[in-house]
Amino acid sequence: MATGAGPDSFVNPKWGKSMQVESVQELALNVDPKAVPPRYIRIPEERPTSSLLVSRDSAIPLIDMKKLIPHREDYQRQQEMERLSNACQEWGFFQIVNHGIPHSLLDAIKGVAKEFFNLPLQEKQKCAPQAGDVQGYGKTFVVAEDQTLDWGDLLALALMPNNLKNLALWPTVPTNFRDTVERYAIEVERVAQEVLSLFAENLHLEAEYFKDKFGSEPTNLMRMNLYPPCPRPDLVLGLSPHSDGGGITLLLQDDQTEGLHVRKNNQWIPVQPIPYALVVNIGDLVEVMTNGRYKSVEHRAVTSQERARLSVALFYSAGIDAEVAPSSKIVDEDQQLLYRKFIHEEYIRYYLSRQLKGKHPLADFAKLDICSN
Ligand SMILES: O=C(O)CCC(=O)C(=O)O
Ligand SMILES: [Fe+2]
Repeated sequence: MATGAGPDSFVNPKWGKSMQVESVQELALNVDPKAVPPRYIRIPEERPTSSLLVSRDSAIPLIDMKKLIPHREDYQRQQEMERLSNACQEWGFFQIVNHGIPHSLLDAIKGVAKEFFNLPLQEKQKCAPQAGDVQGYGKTFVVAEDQTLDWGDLLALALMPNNLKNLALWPTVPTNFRDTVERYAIEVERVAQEVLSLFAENLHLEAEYFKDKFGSEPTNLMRMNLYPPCPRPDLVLGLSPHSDGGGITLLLQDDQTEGLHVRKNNQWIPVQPIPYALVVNIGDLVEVMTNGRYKSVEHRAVTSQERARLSVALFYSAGIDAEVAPSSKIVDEDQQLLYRKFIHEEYIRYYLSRQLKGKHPLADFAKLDICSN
């Protein structure tokens, strides 16, 4: 990830090695309606309609943040805390409403994202990364010539801390892009910290546990995803199955077009858009810090034949040099340590240098071999 000005160790550390590939938006404009280019076609087991079933029998939990206002020691709060605890342990995903982010700001962030993706390719390419950089307009996680590609374009930018922020890659059109994203980042950080302190309360840890462990310079990375309409949504994926590598993710999704699927009990559960709600999911670091009690769960995005879909994900996470380890209090209760400790930057490098593919990064990188006797 290129970094702009900052300490030497962070100047272009080349965390990723993503290759340049064509814009799917451009491709979608010209594609033969009956034929998707072979590089996007999934093997049958990976297609949206095969192997695991898509099930609409259940839905990720919906959490009302208003019911969770601290110091409201009533029964309603207790019930909502239990629902939150269940969401973190059973789903790794939930939606939140009444989070306090003004609706006008949520409209504005989607507005600037749409305006950016609607610019001519040449204009967007002003934000294209240099080789080896994972920030900017284009694609991440493309590591091999023969890799099947996702049907989507993205704009990835570090919002925090300042030494990772590379303003040279930030769009200057629309002109309110920077101001809108910066205002949104502040609100999302506030909500992320509120959610993390609710996690701490549910886990009987100190209220500031995650805040302390994330350190004095937490990271906040943004990914705007645009999935153009696809003539054969049955053959492609918008985003490959993966778990998120950060602490927690707050995702704003399109109101009009469904596309996010969460994996549960070997089924894919579609996440229904709720206007002005945010989807929250546990990332790999919080799974490690909770010694696996809270699950970082696989998810993917599928495409639609009729409509483009937009999503804006903010990955709120620990500082680059933070030490990540399971809480000793939880390990004492569980009596089994499931993950080794590591420095966050080591995991970022590992995660970004691979194809997005299921939950392998965390398991391969930090999971300890447990003997059953
Ligand atoms: O577009 C979506 O709904 C999913 C996005 C996502 O999972 C990601 O950016 O990590
Ligand atoms: Fe994700």
